[in-house]
Amino acid sequence: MNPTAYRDTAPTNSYEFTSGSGYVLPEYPFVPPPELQGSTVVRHPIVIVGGGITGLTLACSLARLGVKAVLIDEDNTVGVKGASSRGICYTQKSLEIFERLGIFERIAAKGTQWSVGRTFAGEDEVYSFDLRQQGNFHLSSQPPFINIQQFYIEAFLVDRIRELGAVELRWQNRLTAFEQNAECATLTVETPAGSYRLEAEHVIDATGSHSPLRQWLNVPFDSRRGDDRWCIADVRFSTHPPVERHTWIEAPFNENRAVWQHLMADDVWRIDYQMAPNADPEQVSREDVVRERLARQFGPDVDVEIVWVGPYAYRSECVHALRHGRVFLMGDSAKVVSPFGARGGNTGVADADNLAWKLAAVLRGKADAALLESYGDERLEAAQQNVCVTNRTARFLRPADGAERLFRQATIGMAKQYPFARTLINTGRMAVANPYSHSRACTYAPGSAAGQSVQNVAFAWADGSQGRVNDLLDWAAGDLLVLVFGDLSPSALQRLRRLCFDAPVRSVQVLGIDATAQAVEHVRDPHAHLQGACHVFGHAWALVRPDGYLAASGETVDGQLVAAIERSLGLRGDIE
Ligand SMILES: O=C(O)CCc1cccc(O)c1
Repeated sequence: MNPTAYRDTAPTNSYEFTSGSGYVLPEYPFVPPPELQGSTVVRHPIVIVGGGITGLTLACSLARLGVKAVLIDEDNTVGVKGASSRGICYTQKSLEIFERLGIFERIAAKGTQWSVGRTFAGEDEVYSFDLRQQGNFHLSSQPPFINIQQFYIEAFLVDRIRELGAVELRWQNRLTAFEQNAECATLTVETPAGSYRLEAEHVIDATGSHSPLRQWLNVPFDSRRGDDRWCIADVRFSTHPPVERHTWIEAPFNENRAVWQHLMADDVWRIDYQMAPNADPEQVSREDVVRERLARQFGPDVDVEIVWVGPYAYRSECVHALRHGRVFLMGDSAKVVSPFGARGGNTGVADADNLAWKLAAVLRGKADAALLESYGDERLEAAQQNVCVTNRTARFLRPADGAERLFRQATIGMAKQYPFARTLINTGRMAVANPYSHSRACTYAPGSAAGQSVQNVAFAWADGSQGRVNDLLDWAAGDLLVLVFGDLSPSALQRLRRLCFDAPVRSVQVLGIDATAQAVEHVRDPHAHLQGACHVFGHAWALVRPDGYLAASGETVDGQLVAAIERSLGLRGDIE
């Protein structure tokens, strides 16, 4: 163990060193890129830099839409060699995205589903939730959460990209220099077989929290760092704690500091222990110290195998803009958050899903290049929300002396007795699909839920078999989807046909169980789940985007629908 390395990396989310047997990661071969053979510099429509969960999700989304791209990654594996898994909890929205990409079944087979969370202060349970009993979580085909080590998802994405084609994955290709002008971006890349240059129309920075692109481009950002220190123990037990998210604000077995406990794949438990401020990383991660802590928590006879153990610290960061010329920042390149609430990796997945369909539509000539600006409107808002929410949690877990600490003590005291105080207990607000409240690509008419996510709920196809929102998005193949609920007049039907002919739009009539269909393409919504997912009531239309977000909704098939479609394709800049 090297404490200097820790000090260098302490204010990051990185889990930098390890004891225990660690994780075995897949390795991918280095294939000399064609550019090394010839002297001509090839121009690619999209170059993705970074093969973490965000870059690979984007690559897979593009591959699914048949859009050519090159992804370069400096390593020859997924995950981070010698480190723990970073992300561990995947939200329903991320799982819905992974279902569209064709890897959900693999994730579900490997990972662990959970929906119950409990928070303790000392011996008392002071807060709990069951997501299956909350809101509409139970209506999606995907569960509220699956826990799985991040590198498994990354490896499934690599396999899927290889199945789909279109995107070239270049391992051991490290970006060493970058420049851009009005014509294109030029990237210099180092490989074990030498250096080469390639040109790109669009560059995606998915390199993470140490982004070199961000430094070269001098990207302004806000940053906060504290003295809170944690130690991760990824362990395997012979006896099992309950498969629930357990958090302690004050754990008697951890000197009244916080503890986190989650089950992941392979029967491995992630247990995070809050340490004394500025604790010595070497001491807190020593195997005997970790074992002693585990024995205090689970009893002296606990039989555990240590898979990985290491200290970490975190900072929060958020850039001011997601686009810098031809470069789009995604995932941890755009913002860095503490892990509480699982808002890091899940945001990166949503960033990728947001940008993929827009790039595809622009490159296929189906949308105006201005649509790409809406990526910043939407995903910067999401990044800022996530930074704000996680900072609040971080302050609850490590309050400043004075009013903050007093507030926390009062909250804990009251929560033990009074239910109303329990919602003030903040050990992480679990990640959700962030809503977009001021995007130039959404139409915010009164009463419309534009900018909200549409859940992957079930409906019945015309033949009675069951379908899902993701099936409709698949069928739309990257085009916009207009769902029209209820009867259609002959003139409305005519207008819809015309729209589908003239614009990258597919439309479906959605009917109750017995109603007569006017459109050939129709489905049935016997329990009004589809209607609920689109946030509309009665006779209405809903304009759903390829990323499963509602772009607009309205009542009659008229000029407003046409205008909303234009706005969703970047053809109108004004925000309504
Ligand atoms: O349960 C959560 O809040 C997200 C998962 C998490 C939280 C804190 C540390 C960590 O390693 C995972």
